[in-house]
Amino acid sequence: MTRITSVALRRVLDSRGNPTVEADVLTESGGFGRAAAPSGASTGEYEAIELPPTEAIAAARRHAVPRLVDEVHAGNQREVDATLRAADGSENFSEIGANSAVAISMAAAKAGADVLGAPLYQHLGGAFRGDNFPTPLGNVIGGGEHAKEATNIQEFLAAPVGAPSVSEAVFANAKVHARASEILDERDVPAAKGDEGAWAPPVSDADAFEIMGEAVSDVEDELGFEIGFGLDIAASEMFEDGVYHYGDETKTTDEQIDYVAEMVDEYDLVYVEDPLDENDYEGFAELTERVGDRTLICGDDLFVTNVDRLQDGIDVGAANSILIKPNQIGTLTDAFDAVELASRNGMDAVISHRSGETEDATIAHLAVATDAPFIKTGTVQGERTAKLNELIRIADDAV
Ligand SMILES: O=C(O)[C@@H](CO)OP(=O)(O)O
Ligand SMILES: [Mg+2]
Repeated sequence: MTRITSVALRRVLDSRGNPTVEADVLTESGGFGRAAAPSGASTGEYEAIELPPTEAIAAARRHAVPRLVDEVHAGNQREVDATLRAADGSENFSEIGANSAVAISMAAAKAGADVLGAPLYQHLGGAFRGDNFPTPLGNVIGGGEHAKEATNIQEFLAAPVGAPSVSEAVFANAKVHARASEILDERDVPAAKGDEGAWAPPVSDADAFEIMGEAVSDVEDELGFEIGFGLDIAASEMFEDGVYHYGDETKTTDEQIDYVAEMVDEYDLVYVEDPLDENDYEGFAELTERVGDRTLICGDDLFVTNVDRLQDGIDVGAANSILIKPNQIGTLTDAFDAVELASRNGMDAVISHRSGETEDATIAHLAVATDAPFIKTGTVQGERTAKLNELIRIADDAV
């Protein structure tokens, strides 16, 4: 029933206006799935390879499509993804591109769900999923690689940990985003938006901490449930010549660890992603040892959704949380395996968007399917709200 009868690939626009790969998968009984690859700006050194879309599409048509059509069942996700890996033949999808691979992997999953008449999260996660929802981490203020002339820290993220429902959590983050804009106005700070729709004001990181703290506590008072905040420091982007660069100032690794630990306590941070360079397992372990009992230390560029790198991290206690980005590794199977290895080891998975996105909402289903405690997918802006609104629909049994 779910035998694949065609795979079509095309270039479409992403939210930065760059081309990306979209895949359509059809099955013999008429099942249909469509998905598009996202794209990062602050990419990790160990991510699977994103090829220029035209090349990725040509290579996937030559190597992967003939092995999938008439041969593989869209309902069997492991078989689809193993076929993509075999067709590629490299460790990191450098032949067909992780962008072609992830688009086909996600489109096949949707086609499989379509044939079964089940929501995607249920096809991927099983009958007992759909009652738990992730807390959305919403990017409110940011800079780094996502906006020029703004904060050094890439993302200041609202975290409505006390929200009674996913819908209330989503609206809380939008309120924090709006409140941050008012506070910037009161301070006469003009603010454009960065790639993910966060405010990108020309303020210091210290000011951004203050503004975030105020915005979050105002909205917390208004709504009556706990809202914290967290960071994606994206520290690999700051690390050069053995030190972390904050504009004209630098911090050694020890100073960086002290600084992050101080911020965790001063602002009760609930989440800190990539506080140190992507090669510094030891620094991650030291910080996790110091503050891991009261906050999440999350590896994004550190782990790149890769089970081998995650296992290395588990062996040394490098983090207590992992960011999951399907395009960082190339298939849904790999992403699932990373979530499972993490949760077997008591780590929290955070399913994540990329800074370059499309309307594709697969990650909302992935978060529910894997029972992930968090999802990071922006606060406002169409390509972000596509995922947030899908979460609301899943909770409302409307998918
Ligand atoms: O660093 C990150 O976590 C992401 C998403 O917020 O950014 P990018 O997609 O640019 O890697
Ligand atoms: Mg990150």
